[in-house]
Amino acid sequence: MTIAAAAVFCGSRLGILPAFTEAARETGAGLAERGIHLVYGGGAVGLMGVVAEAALEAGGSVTGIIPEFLHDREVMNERVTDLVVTGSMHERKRLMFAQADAFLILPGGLGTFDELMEIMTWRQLSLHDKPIVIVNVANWAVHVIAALEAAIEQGLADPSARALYQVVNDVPAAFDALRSMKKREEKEETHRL
Ligand SMILES: Nc1ncnc2c1ncn2[C@@H]1O[C@H](COP(=O)(O)O)[C@@H](O)[C@H]1O
Repeated sequence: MTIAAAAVFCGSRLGILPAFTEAARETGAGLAERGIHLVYGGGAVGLMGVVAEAALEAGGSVTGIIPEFLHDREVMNERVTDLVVTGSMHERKRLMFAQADAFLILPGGLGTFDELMEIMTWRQLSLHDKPIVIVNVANWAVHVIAALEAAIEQGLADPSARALYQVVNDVPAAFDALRSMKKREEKEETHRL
């Protein structure tokens, strides 16, 4: 599978650690350098704004998808290559999903948790097979991952749920993960032929 576009889910705040902002910047620039189109939530605030600005500064292309009602709250980013204004959160999520070949999850709050959970449950239901990579910068995601492990240990989720996502510690490892997934799939494809 060629990863032509990646969706980045991350916070509408910067959070307290400079490492979060640095990871957002590295992600935006890294996508642009690899010729991967960025799909994101369309705001100019928080880590989401940092990812988009870094991608644009590095010469990348960016689609921002934002519901009309968040125009002021998340400061609709008019600088992106394509700005799509939706009527609802659900429409935003559906379009972000449709336009992305992979998902990178950076530090974020409730909105980011929601996006991560939904994209994982869609994969669990075999609605897609797109890579989901949690970038666990400065261990921001340990409690989310622990919650998933607890559900498995309590028999409330199948152990196969562990294969729905991959956890890496930094942005370069996230790009390596995407590259190795692509290589693995190409190998499997060759074996099938
Ligand atoms: N319920 C939600 N579904 C999808 N996206 C949401 C939801 N609530 C908020 N969001 C968006 O997620 C990003 C990041 O939010 P954080 O809470 O800062 O992680 C933001 O664009 C929200 O609009």
